[in-house]
Amino acid sequence: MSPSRPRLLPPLTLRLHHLRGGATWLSFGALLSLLIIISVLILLPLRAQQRATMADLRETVVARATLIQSRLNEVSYQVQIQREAAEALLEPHTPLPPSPLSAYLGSSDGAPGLSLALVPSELVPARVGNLVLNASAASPDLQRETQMALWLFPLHRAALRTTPDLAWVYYLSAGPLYAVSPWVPVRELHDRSAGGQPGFLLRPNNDDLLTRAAPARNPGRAAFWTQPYVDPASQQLLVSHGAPVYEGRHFRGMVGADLRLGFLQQALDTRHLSGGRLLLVRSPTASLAEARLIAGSNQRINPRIAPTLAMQLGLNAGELDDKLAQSGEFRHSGTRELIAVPIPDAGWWLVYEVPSGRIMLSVLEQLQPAAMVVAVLLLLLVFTYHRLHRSTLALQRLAMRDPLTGAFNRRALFEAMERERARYRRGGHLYGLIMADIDFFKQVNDLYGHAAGDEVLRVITRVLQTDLRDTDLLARVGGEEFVILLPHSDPATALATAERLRHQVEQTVVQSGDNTIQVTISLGVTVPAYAGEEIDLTYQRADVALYSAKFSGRNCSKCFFMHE
Ligand SMILES: Nc1nc2c(ncn2[C@@H]2O[C@H](COP(=O)(O)OP(=O)(O)OP(=O)(O)O)[C@@H](O)[C@H]2O)c(=O)[nH]1
Repeated sequence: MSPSRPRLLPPLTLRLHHLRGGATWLSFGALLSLLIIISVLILLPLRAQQRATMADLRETVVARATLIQSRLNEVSYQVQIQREAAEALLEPHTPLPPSPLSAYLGSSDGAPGLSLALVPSELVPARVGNLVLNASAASPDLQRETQMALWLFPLHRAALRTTPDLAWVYYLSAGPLYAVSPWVPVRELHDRSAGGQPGFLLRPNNDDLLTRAAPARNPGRAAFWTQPYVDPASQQLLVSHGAPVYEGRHFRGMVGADLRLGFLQQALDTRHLSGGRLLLVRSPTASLAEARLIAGSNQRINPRIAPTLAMQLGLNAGELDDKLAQSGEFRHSGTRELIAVPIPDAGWWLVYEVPSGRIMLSVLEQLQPAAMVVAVLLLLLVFTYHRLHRSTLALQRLAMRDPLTGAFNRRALFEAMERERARYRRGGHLYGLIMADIDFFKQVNDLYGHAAGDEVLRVITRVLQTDLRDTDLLARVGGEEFVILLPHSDPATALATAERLRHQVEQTVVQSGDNTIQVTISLGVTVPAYAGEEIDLTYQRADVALYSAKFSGRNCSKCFFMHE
């Protein structure tokens, strides 16, 4: 530096620090883009697969409901045949030939009334059903009805053979007549606890069946399903399907069939159901809120105390009803999924319940191969990002350093000065600034060559750096010019530091090839005049102080303090 050449800082250079953090923003942007790409890569297939899984499950539930419905249809069909046959046999004004079985009607073995218990044993195969007539003397009407019932037995046999899971097929008269297949000893048809008295047939819901069939309750003569009940003879769960029988306009009774609900096990099997469970419910009003449990996967239900669906699921009845009945699907706070499929004939619903987490698990299982690809991609992206980040940091570091000496450069100095200035303005501490310039450096170059000059620059940098605190910042701002930023320093400390540095350099001997070189430095010292002073002004004051040191003969430190 020449003393006759006072300098002003190029303002553009000073503003370089505004570029600070550009690389960081770039990395952040890259990371954000990666996250968005990854989210899209993961979330889109996940959502699509989740929807597909739910659609598959719904199809499975519908298939199970159809299976149940088809078994119910078989029973309806059989009952319909019975009813048509009964009404054809009872066609008014049509004579009814006596059944061959009528020859064996008589008092049964100790039980009251008439029955078929007297059929000889060699004819037992023909004795497909039992007929209980709780009257010793029959009116012509009752005799006609009895003949009709006897003629129904072959149809009973056909129904029992073709429709598995039928427990009973019967004609239940509004009068004192009951014809039921298959044949059992007549005693078993009576309620022993009631002393085998007439009218106390074992089946508990006969009265209810007749009430449902009778015109008062069923003017449309519709076939109907009852609620499930436990058969006292077999202790199995049965459900009855009945249809009224009329002779012309005169209500006679009903035909019916009882279906064992054991067949539901197959329909309620939880395989291929993603760990969910199936509940079969019956609703008297088509409202799911009132629906009661008939059967459930892995669950034995006592129909006498069957809980409501809402209770079983621990849900609010109204909420359950509205959402599930309308859409057939229900998502409860994202914790579980419900699918309900109606089985309209019997007033049943097949309800599937599964925790949402299980669906997600099976979705992940299905997406496993794709997930592996995404995971590999993810790893690659993370790896690439890591490399990019490291390169960016390395570039950032390089961009802050002077390549020859490794000291910070002008840009790094200005950023640090801005930080110190802001800190001082916020109530922090004063900072000091020292500008140092090697004296007569041109002569070093001229005498020993440029390479030796470079070596001198490197050694002096090392010497200065060694003598500074970790928090101080040494920057090379020109050919042989250095600036030292001293955070948390008052004027006296700054001046003392400058003198110490000057002394260290003075003591230093630089060996370059065969040459032994010694240099001195001149230093200008300053501190900000006030908190918030622009760094350009502080810098310029240090420059003026340095100029003064040069002017004073070099190898000395000069201060320019305007500190309040
Ligand atoms: N070897 C070497 N020389 C440099 C480098 N940068 C600048 N110089 C030289 O440093 C010298 C600076 O000379 P001047 O500005 O006249 O200052 P001076 O000779 O040190 O004199 P005063 O500062 O007035 O004591 C010039 O000869 C530049 O060529 C560098 O990176 N390496």
